[in-house]
Amino acid sequence: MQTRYATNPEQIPGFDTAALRDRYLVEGLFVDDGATAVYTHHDRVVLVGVKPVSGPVTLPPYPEIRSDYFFEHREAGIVNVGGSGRATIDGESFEMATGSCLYVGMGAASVEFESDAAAEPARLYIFSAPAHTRYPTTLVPAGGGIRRELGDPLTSNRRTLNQYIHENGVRSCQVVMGVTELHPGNMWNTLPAHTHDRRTECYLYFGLPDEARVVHILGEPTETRHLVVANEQAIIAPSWSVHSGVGTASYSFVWAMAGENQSFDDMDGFAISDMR
Ligand SMILES: O=C(O)C(=O)C[C@H](O)C(=O)CO
Ligand SMILES: [Zn+2]
Repeated sequence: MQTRYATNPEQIPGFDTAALRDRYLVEGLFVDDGATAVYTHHDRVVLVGVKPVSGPVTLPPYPEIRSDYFFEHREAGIVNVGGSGRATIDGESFEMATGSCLYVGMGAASVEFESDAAAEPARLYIFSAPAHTRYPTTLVPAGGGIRRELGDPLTSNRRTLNQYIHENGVRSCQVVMGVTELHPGNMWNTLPAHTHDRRTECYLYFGLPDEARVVHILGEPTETRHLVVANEQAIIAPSWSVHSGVGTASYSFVWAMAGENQSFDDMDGFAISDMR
């Protein structure tokens, strides 16, 4: 597991492109038959990418979280951005079709993932945060949560936002998770851009053609920087950072948050004309 310590907005002007990428961009999450993990000290979120190809992959008890098993004092939301597969949690099997979201509650001792077909492997994106109690492990089919239609094709940001794990749906201690799909020909996500000083948020971009990129905006609204992001790479947005972007093709992204509260609409928006 890679560890990344928390950063401060005052550091941003001193970071060059490589330093920004080292701190906020997560690359190489999906390795054949691997479980690749990054621990950020921002709200103690752990991101894991699992790609079972030749057989099942078990989620290991990483030493950095000092527990006998991964979910001893954690919970997670998991979205499958690859081919169909399944998660087996303490012997119970959950079929994970492409785009489905599984909430795994604290206490799950044995967690294993498998693909239906090696030729089209599942790619399980896991967003985990510390938990204080156990909520039931629950599967949500793709498109099965609350749907919000946002944006306008005239401003190239028409998108469908699906809320899967949230305070009025599948319950959790901290994790709030969903998937936003840009409609064909729409390139901008999350306008107006916002911060939520009470939560860290991570985006995993997916469904982006190999040769396309998302230019992702981060930093305080009046001191922004950008990162050029490829398919199936993730961004860590600390509580003080905006998170918005424009693609050279349309795409989807898994968004997930943890921190002080779970109120989706607790966000401070910024008009693009006020951003720098
Ligand atoms: O399309 C959007 O707008 C989003 O997906 C916004 C994210 O859900 C988000 O940043 C929530 O805080
Ligand atoms: Zn946000």
